[in-house]
Amino acid sequence: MSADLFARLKEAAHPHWQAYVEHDFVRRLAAGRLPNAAFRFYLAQDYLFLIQFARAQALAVYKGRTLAEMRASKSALAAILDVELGLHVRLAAEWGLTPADLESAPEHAATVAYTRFVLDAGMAGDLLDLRVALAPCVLGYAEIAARIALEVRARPGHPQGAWVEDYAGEAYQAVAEAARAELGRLAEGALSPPRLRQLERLFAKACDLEAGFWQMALDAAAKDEP
Ligand SMILES: Cc1ncc(C[n+]2csc(CCO)c2C)c(N)n1
Repeated sequence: MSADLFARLKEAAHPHWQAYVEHDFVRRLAAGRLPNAAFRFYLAQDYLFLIQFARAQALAVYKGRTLAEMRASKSALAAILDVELGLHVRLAAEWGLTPADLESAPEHAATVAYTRFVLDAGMAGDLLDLRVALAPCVLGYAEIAARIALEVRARPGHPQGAWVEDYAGEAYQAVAEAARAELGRLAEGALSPPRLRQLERLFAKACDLEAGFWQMALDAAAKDEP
């Protein structure tokens, strides 16, 4: 019954999910009309986000009930610390951001709100709570990128083309599929109706905070316009 918890969460939190994955930031990015300043601001905050995401994976290692769960989270932690943060620094450099810029960026309230919400959900709850709080991040980007990839590919030289391809590519789509299956496994036999309601609220809140993250970048760029 809980085999596809993700589908149930999306359905239950439908307006929250839609507001996140079809946010103006995403639409403008897809159309090649995102202001450069908005993407640059996003990249700097996303570097800080990824550091907190690594902490969330470390917490997931601790919250694992089986060695298999602990190992899966350990691999995700290693991937973010050893590979993805480095790729992010390289992408940011292409947008004119130095490692020093990334290190010194003050964490925006929207970044703090989202990342600490996820970490608290995991600390106060179990691995399922943590994975549900992370689902909009891990699965949302896969869905967004797959949806906008065609539009982006139709514009050669699209400014965020490489960024979209990273998430739309086979490798990341497979990671997302595995995360979706893992959600289903964790939920197996664990879903009383009140527990499901609780997870739906958690998921909806994480969607709102993801949408807030996009909005933060649009607002920051609008503020800088002459
Ligand atoms: C605000 C924000 N939300 C989600 C992602 C996407 N993301 C971050 S870590 C990760 C899993 C493995 O890479 C994914 C998909 C992001 N970059 N920034």
